[in-house]
Amino acid sequence: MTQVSRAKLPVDDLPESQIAVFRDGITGAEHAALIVGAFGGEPPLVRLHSECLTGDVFGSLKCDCGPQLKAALDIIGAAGGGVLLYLRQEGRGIGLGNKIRAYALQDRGLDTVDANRRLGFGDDERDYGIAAAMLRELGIDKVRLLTNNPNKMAGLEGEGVTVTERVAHHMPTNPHNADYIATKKARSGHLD
Ligand SMILES: Nc1nc2c(ncn2[C@@H]2O[C@H](COP(=O)(O)OP(=O)(O)OP(=O)(O)O)[C@@H](O)[C@H]2O)c(=O)[nH]1
Ligand SMILES: [Zn+2]
Repeated sequence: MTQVSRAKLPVDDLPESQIAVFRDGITGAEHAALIVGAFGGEPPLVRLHSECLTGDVFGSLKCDCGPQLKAALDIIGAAGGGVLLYLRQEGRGIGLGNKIRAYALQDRGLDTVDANRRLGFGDDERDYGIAAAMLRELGIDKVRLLTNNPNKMAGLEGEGVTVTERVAHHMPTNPHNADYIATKKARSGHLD
C-alpha cells in the first residue's frame, strides 16, 4: 500500500482539507483519505466509510450510507478536524455487480446476510488492514472511531491502531432500510 498523491481539496462547509490517495498494490484499488482541518492533542475523530455507489451518489433509501457519509463530515467539521477514509469496499467487499445481485434476492424476501450467503460470499468480506496502513502513513496510531460496527474496531486494533473511543453513528431509519438496519443489529453484531 503506497501513497500515490496528495493535494488541497476545498469542500463545502468544511475547514481547510486535503485529499490523499493510496493504492493497494495487490488489488490495484485506489482508496482516499479526506484529511479535514487540524487535529493534535487528543486522538482524531476518524470515520471508515465503505463505498456505496447507490447510497453515496444516488441517494438510495435501501441503506443508511448516504446520510452516514454526510453526517460523518458534518461531525468531523464541527470538531475542527479529523479524517474520513473512503474505502473502495463496495457492497461490504463483494463489488457493485454482486451487491445488486444481492438486492435482487432481497426483492424476493432474503435479508442482507442470507442474500450474501446464497451468492457464495461471507456475511462481510471487508478487511481493515488497508485502513490501518493508510492511518499509519498519515501518522495516526490512535483514533476516536465513528461507528456502530465492532468489526471495524477489532479490525483496526488487530492491525495496531488503538481505538480510544467509539462514537456511535446512528441515522434515522426510513421504511426502505428499517429491515436492513435491524438485520445489522440482529445478525451482524452492530452496537446501539
Ligand atoms: N453485500 C451487501 N452490501 C451492502 C448492502 N447494503 C449496503 N451494503 C454495503 O455495506 C457497506 C456499508 O456497511 P454497513 O455494514 O452498512 O455499515 P458499516 O459501515 O460497516 O458500519 P458503521 O460503521 O456502523 O456504519 C457499503 O459498502 C455498502 O455498499 C447489502 O444489502 N448487501
Ligand atoms: Zn449503502
